[in-house]
Parts: sequence; C-alpha cells; structure tokens
Amino acid sequence: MNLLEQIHSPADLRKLPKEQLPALAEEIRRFVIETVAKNGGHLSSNLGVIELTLALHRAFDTPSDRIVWDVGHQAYTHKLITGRKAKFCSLRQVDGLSGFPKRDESEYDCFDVGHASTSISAALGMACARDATGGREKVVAVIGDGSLTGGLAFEGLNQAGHLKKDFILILNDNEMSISPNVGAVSSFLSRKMTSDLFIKFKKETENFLTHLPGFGRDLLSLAKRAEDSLKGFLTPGMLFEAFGFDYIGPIDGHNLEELEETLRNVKRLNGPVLVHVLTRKGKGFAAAESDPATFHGVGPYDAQTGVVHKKAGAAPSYTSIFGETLVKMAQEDKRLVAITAAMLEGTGLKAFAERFPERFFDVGIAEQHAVTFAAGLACRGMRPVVAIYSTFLQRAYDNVLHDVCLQNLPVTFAMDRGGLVGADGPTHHGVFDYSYLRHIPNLVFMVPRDEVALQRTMATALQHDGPFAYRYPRGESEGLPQPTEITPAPIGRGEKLRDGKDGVIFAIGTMVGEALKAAEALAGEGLELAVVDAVFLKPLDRDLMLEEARRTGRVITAEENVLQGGFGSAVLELFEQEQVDSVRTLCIGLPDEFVEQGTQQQLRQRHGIDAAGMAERIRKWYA
Ligand SMILES: Cc1ncc(C[n+]2csc(CCOP(=O)(O)OP(=O)(O)O)c2C)c(N)n1
Ligand SMILES: CC(=O)[C@@H](O)[C@H](O)COP(=O)(O)O
Ligand SMILES: [Mg+2]
Repeated sequence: MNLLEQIHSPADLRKLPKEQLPALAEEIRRFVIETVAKNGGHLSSNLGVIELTLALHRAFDTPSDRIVWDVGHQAYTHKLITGRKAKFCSLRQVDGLSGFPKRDESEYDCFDVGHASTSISAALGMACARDATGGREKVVAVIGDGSLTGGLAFEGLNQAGHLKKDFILILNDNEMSISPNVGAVSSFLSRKMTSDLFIKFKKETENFLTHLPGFGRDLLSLAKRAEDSLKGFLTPGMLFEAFGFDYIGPIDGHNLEELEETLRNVKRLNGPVLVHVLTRKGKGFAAAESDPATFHGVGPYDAQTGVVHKKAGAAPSYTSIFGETLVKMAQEDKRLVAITAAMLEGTGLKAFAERFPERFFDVGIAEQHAVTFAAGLACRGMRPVVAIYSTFLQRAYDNVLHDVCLQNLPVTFAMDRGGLVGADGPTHHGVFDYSYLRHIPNLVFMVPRDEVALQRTMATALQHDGPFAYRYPRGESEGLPQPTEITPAPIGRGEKLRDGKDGVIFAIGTMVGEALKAAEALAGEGLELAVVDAVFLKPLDRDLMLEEARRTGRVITAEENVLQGGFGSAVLELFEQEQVDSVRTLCIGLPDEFVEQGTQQQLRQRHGIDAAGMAERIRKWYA
C-alpha cells in the first residue's frame, strides 16, 4: 500500500494507526534515497531522522506548535509530510523546493536555515513572543550534536536555562558532524562516556586511596561498594541540568513507539526540557551508514548500490588542488598549520590532517573561535591557514577585524565556495566576501582566476607577513597543466591579458575567463576591448587601472559578488580618489538581492555574469 500518497498534512499522519508507521517510514526512506540519487542532497542526515520527524509531527500539533530545525539539512521527511511530496522531485533545483526549511515555502517551516547552531536562539525568541502575546503553543528546537558545538547554541542554552521558559530542545545525537564530531562536549555525550569516565575516575580513586597511609584500603572497599550509585550519577544529562534544563533520555531515535510516547509526555511538562535522542546517520542505506560523510551532501548516485556517479574526464576540483598544495607547502614550512570549522572533507584538508595531525585542528562548528584561535597561533610565530567556506566566514567578521587585522597578524583565510555555489542556494552562496572584507585595514585580498593562479596565491599568502584572504570557487578547475614551479606574486600587481582600444574590462577571479570570452565575441563584431585581471581585490593595481582607464575612456568591471561594496565599487572609489571623471563605467556583478538555488551555470546565466550575458550588457552599453 502506498501510505505516503495518503499523507497530505500532519493531520493525516496523526490519523494513521501506529502499526502502519514503520511501513510509512520505510516508504519515505526509499523515496528520499531515490530522489536524492537524482538531484543530489543531504542524504545521511535525512535518513537518520525519519522516525524522529514522524514522531514529532504526531506528538505535536503542527503548524500551531513550532518545530525549529537546526541547519535544516535534515528536513526532507518534514517537507514530504507537510504537503510537498508532489514537488519533491524539484528538490534543490532551479525554481524548485529548497533543500532547507523556508518560511516562504510552507507554514510548517518556522525559520529559514542553512547555517548551523541557530535553532535554540530562534526557538527561544519564539517562546518569548508566545508568552508575551498569551499564546499556548509548544516550541520545539531540533539540534544535532555537531551543531551543538557552535558557540551560538551555548549562548541560547545559557539564556534558555535562565529564563525558564516552556521550551523543548531535541538533541539529535548521531555522534557525527559531517565527519565524526569533535570536542569535549561531544565526548561527554558519547554513548561510551558514562563507562569511560567512570573507569578513569575509579582508577584514579583507587590509586589515591591505596596510597593513603593507614586506612586507605578500608576506604577503597567502601568506594567499591559505592560503584553502582556512582555509575548512575555520571550521565550526559548533568551538562544540560547545569544549564537549567530537565534532561530526558537517551532514547532510541529509530523506535517510533518510544519516541512518540516520550514526546507526548514531554509535551505535558513545563520549563526548559532537553530530550536526548540517539540516531544513526545514513540509517537504512548501507552505503550511507558505512560512509555517512560522503553521503552527508552528495551528488547523484546509484539508488540501489550507492555508487556515486563521477563525471568522466573531470578536472580536479579547486578544493583538491588547494588541499594538495597545502600539504606540499607544509612540508617546506613547519610554521604552517591548518584549521577547519567542521569542514574537513569540504575544504580538502583530509590529506593534510593525516600527514600532519599535530598541525591540523578541527575546531567544530565554531567559525568565530577558529579565527581567534588562528590569531593566537599567529601571535606565537605559526602561520595558520583557516580553510573555510566563504559563507561561513560571515559568522566571524569581528574576529577577522578585531583579532587578526587590527593586530596585523599573519593569518590566511582560504575561502572555498567563493561565488555562486549552486543547489544549496542563498544561505550558502559566497557572494558577499569582497564586500565584508575589502574595507578592513591591513588585509590583502587576492583572487585567483584559475588553479595555477590559486597555487601562486597560496605561495604569496604564506610569504606575506600580515593578514591575507583569497577565495576560489566550488567545483571543477580549468584542467590546466600543473606548474613546475610556484612563485609568489608581487602584492597589488594586476595583469593585462588582452589589448583593445575601445574600452577595458577589469575582471576578477572567475569572471576573468568569462571576460576574455566576451571580449573575443565582441571583437568579432568590431568592438576591441582590453581585458585586465585585477588579481588583487585589495590593494588594487592602481597604476595599471588608471592607465588603462585613461587610455580607453570606458571601463567595465566584472565580479561574482554583490555589486554593493564589491570590486566594481573599489574601482569607482579609486576613480573618485584620483579625480578620474572623464571615464564612463559599467559595473557587472550580482544584484542587491539573495540569489536563489540552481546550478552555478544557470545562476550565472540568469544574472548575466557569464560570457554571453556580459557581452550582451556591453553591447547594449555601447549601442
Ligand atoms: C555555521 C555553519 N558552519 C558549518 C556548516 C556546515 N555543516 C552543515 S551540517 C554540518 C554538520 C552538522 O552536524 P549535526 O548538527 O550533528 O547534524 P547531522 O548532520 O549529524 O545530522 C556542518 C558542519 C553550516 N551549515 N553552518
Ligand atoms: C548544510 C551544509 O552547510 C553543508 O552540508 C553544505 O551543504 C556542504 O556544501 P558542499 O556540498 O559545497 O560541501
Ligand atoms: Mg550529528
């Protein structure tokens, strides 16, 4: 029987006899596996919370009761049972369903997400608003153990315990972030924690007591008798109870009956309550269970075997070139250390971590800490490279400014996923970094146009004695031959790649290749444009830019960043400072709006920043 077809809303789900729930869960599991096999997406996390999601929607009265998902990468079951099954085939595609909860998409989506550790703060805000307005609904935040490593989550816990609001926190503990979870809290939660901690405590106590003169051995036998009560005393719940939460659990997150009954009971409680739920990431799909990190965020794969499709003849990704080059550089320079905020695989640092474990740090989902920690390392002579997605560095703006740049410390920000990232959409596009970093004094910001330039950029950063940022895009590189030698670039020097008398395109990063193609196409129509690779967003090559602008009288800028405060703005500021008023300018880049999801190519096309779009804009401008 097709049960999922009968579920149009959680009200239908609540009518379903509980005996049918396991079959529904299996149907959902298969449907998710098959859809993600075509569209790509966050498989492992979703497979782990199917039962939990069904239990939540049965126990609580959604949409009146509020479920606030953390990160939101695990909300596929939630989407399927809240009226979005028919559209589910469009998941993560252009104009389709988002991969994350979105308030615009459904009344069941309470908070827009994509970045981690926001759920407690957002849900607590909702609980306070409820109390201020006489509401009676329940507010439930669902956070993973990985997302709980974020400082923001603890800021929320701290206030929640203090306010004592009626507030339910579900801790979905699968012992995994994207990679195995890290940190002291994570080991405290660990299923082995109770016994490990207990054994250590016991050993130390025994040691201490046997060495006490006289009555030590009597005390030892007394302590042995206290073992059982001690075992019960040391639980992960102690942490949350210290924060003022009632702790319930741990409970089996795949046992539908136990889940539903517990949640129904919890619903009757008042005050902050934490329910500790144990789940398995990738549950029910062998390939994902055995390798949850690969299937955390995955491209298309075979829905039966789990073999991930690989594009034949694909060039290496920018990420892998970065990772390999960093290993080579670390062999030469012992000061180099690498830091990731829970993105070991995503930032290409796996080989580095294996090769130099003592110079590698995964700090958890803690971007702010990653940056200030790097500042500390740099203060003592190390050369830290913070490998981070552009979108996640947004979290650490003040740490970059106050802890690194103000002290002119040699910390490098290697920003992966610069520019449009594709299917993750607006929460993840790295299209703001030019604007949020460019104005910070002391920072050098270099933007490679291809993978050879990336390696040169990395060498330049390492030899520079101050803060340095560079960004490179998600996905395949240009497939260029590897350079035999990597030499640092002179700081602030651009590169003229093409000559032309009618105007000049100043392009940066990914836009350099597009600008060259656009100039080529326009040359065929009789419009001769020069192309300059700016190479540096900061400092700009002022001399080259001024010379080219004055020579041609018309300047086009091109960037994969919002125009506001970006590269084009930097060029306009230069012209204003130098009183260049005879030059006409056209700035091409992304608009002052959040760009939706789609493939990178579709989005570049839609926003006119691919070669064809750029040529069209320039053609009209000259007409
Ligand atoms: C601020 C921020 N940093 C990093 C990420 C990337 N990220 C997405 S999910 C995830 C792991 C989350 O682990 P957990 O909360 O335990 O959920 P699970 O995937 O185990 O279900 C990470 C690191 C993010 N989305 N936001
Ligand atoms: C939800 C999240 O933040 C990550 O899982 C992210 O989707 C990974 O993106 P990449 O696929 O580009 O590594
Ligand atoms: Mg987890």
